[in-house]
Amino acid sequence: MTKKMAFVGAGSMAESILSGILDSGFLAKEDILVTNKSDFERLEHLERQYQIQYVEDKQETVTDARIVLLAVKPYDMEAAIASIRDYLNTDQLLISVAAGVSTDTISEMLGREIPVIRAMPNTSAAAGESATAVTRGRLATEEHLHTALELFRTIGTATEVAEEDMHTVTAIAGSGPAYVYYLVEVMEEAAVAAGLGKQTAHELLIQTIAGAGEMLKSSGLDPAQLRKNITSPGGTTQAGLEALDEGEFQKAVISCVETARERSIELGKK
Ligand SMILES: NC(=O)C1=CN([C@@H]2O[C@H](COP(=O)(O)OP(=O)(O)OC[C@H]3O[C@@H](n4cnc5c(N)ncnc54)[C@H](O)[C@@H]3O)[C@@H](O)[C@H]2O)C=CC1
Ligand SMILES: O=C(O)[C@@H]1CCC=N1
Repeated sequence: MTKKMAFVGAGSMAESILSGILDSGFLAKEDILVTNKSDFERLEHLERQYQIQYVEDKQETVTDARIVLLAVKPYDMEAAIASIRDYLNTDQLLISVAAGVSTDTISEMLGREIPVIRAMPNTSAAAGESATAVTRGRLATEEHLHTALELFRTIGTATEVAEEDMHTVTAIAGSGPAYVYYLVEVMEEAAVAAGLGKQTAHELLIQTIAGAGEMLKSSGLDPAQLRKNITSPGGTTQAGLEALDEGEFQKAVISCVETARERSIELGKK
């Protein structure tokens, strides 16, 4: 069977996934086709950057693909599906990365018996470091699940979750990198305000985040223990953490996750 993969939607998520897939060698550039609604500059950019093929014609894009990956905004899903529906066949696997939109809704939009997998990657896919969760629609078999896991494992980790958990996954892992970047932005601003050079602050923070991530991955210790190991009684970390508590850090983060989760639910209803 063909190895080809078609991307419908050529925005930042499609680019992160396809650049990760190409870096990993999972697919050759000749096996990747990309299409978009109307922003042909994006397609030209992807062609220049990754030497993949772009095709304006939807039929040509999806007909020969083994996997069709929908990477359009939730509110564009209906139109995007309508534009490819007639050219799909039941041997293909449709993967959606749209936030909020359930596999049942996608199947309804399709109105055809095509297997569907819903996935939630994040933009760290571009660096081969996405944390992706996938869930199966009612027509997707173990083999389809295996294919999706294999695909997303080329761009990081991939785990199966129950569909009802996808909203929470979206809140912590899909959106998650943005919260980490925001933290870095704010810490950098505070360091610069205290007189440290911007570049020095930037480099120290990148390594601090990467190092903390590596410790979470490899030390075998839970985050609370790792935090305690840094916090000398009466020291700087304790003082900093107390200031975070005074600023209701926990409340803000819990509200962040809950609000993002609720938004995912809302996006699925529209
Ligand atoms: N950006 C992120 O970090 C993540 C995004 N997602 C999901 O990925 C999806 C895409 O998000 P982004 O790439 O950030 O958005 P984006 O706005 O960068 O890209 C969406 C692309 O879809 C195209 N498009 C719109 N309607 C279309 C149609 N009818 N047919 C073909 N193409 C069409 C647009 O021209 C655009 O290039 C969203 O559903 C989002 O929920 C999921 C995980 C992470
Ligand atoms: O903000 C969004 O809606 C998308 C889904 C997860 C990350 N970005």
